Amino acid sequence: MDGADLDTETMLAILSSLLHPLEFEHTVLLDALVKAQGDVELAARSLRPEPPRKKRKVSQKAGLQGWLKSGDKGHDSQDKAISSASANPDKFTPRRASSPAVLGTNVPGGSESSFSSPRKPSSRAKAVSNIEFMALFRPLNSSDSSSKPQAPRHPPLALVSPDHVAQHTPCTLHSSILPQELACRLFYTMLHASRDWNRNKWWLFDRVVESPHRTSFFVRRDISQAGEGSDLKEEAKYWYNGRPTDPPLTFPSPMEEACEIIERVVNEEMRKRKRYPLEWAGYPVKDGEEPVLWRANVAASNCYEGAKESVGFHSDQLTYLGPYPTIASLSLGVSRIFRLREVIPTDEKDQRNARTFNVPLRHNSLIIMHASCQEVFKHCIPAQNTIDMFRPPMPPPVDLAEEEELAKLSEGSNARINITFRFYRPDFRSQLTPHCKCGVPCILRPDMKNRYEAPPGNDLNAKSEPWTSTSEGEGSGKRSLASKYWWTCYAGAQNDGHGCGFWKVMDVKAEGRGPFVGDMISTTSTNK
Ligand SMILES: O=C(O)CCC(=O)C(=O)O
Ligand SMILES: [Fe+2]
Repeated sequence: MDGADLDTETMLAILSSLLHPLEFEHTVLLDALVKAQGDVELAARSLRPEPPRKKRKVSQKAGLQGWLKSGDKGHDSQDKAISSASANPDKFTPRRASSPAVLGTNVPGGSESSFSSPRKPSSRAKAVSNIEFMALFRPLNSSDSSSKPQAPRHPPLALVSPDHVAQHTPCTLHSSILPQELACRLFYTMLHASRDWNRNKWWLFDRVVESPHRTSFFVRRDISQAGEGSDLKEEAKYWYNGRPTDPPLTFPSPMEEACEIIERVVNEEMRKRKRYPLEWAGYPVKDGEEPVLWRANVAASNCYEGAKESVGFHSDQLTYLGPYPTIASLSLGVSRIFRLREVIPTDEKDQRNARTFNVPLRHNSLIIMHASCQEVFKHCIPAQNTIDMFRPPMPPPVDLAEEEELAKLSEGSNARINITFRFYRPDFRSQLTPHCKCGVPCILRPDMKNRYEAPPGNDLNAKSEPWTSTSEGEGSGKRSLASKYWWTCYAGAQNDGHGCGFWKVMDVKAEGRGPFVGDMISTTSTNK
């Protein structure tokens, strides 16, 4: 679900605060957000002028000619006027610019006139050091050696094998998860059903925007273990994008078959991993039984038709999943790129940059987003220029054999079906969600920009996960991982973009939630 992208109020507030003290027109902020596909940080970067460069002995901007003239008095003022070498006409000019001149724009306090004022060419020859000479050939916006060291940047990395995925991300990739026949039957079933799925719509500032893919939501029929005997479908009034959803559909039978297989794999993987204190502690088990750590009781499904359908960078809303959820994501049909990128905490930004990871998700692959993925990473399915058509290796099942549009798929399909199996926690069911002043249930979000030291003795963090200890600059390194979460108003998504701005920090004890893995700390911390 692209929940984290949808909260206009929060995005606007975060973007403005990232840009402080610069101020921008509303429409400028909106355009930047849209261009950045809802990635607030990227939007902020696109709006922020380049930092001012230190004055150099040799003015690069003036180039060779300027250097030849540099014996002139008054050269200093010219340097000032062109101190930012980052001429970028695409950048927006802030209304109150406390900062850097951008070449070619009228900068308050800048001296464009002194820049453009004619100078008498100097004919004097001048001795120049090697350093000065080389500086003339540096790219215009490269930093000089005396400026603050920049955190290294990393080019995007394609992760094609399960080992690589596990090494760099809190995910595991399972390349061929279902029997071929079942994968194919499920693809046909879902593609057929997807004709009735909808594009999500929500308010982004003053516009209604529509998700660039179709989506649907399902509840599992046999959920007796998931809600103390309650009927999740009857009981749950789910809210999405600030409005109640249609009554959810139940899993079609091939989805149920797939879910049983996927559940086993997810539980096996979870048993191998470190657990976080705020993860759900599971249902009680009898002696000798394997604990069931995760039960898929709902599924959200997406259909992307063609290379251009996509979902923007987001982390999934935690409203019903609770903290540190595990989400199992099945891909059927056309292979698409799944992109992951860590959100670097504000206080680490000077030391390291995030890396973008591209994971091709082929037909019948499962990627499990393990605990901490939603707290630490954002993910997306980017639009692509090209895709390879998918030819189902089998004909449609008998119950769909008459469907002409499915029969035609033997020539190739451009569609990808994604099913994310999720566990809606009983202690986060919708009746327990705090409401904002608009009377609408809040959504739950992690504070991705800050990570806190885990309390002593409660340190069941992911230090030993392989992805946290990879090379410098990737993963969150040696830091303890603990997140804070807040409940926020989400009514704005359906109310002309206007919510009440309500937010409060989640307090699991006061809210009576649990049981949590952390409650069992005394018994589990011994197997660290
Ligand atoms: O299509 C995918 O693989 C990702 C979908 C997704 O991120 C979501 O539904 O939240
Ligand atoms: Fe997602």
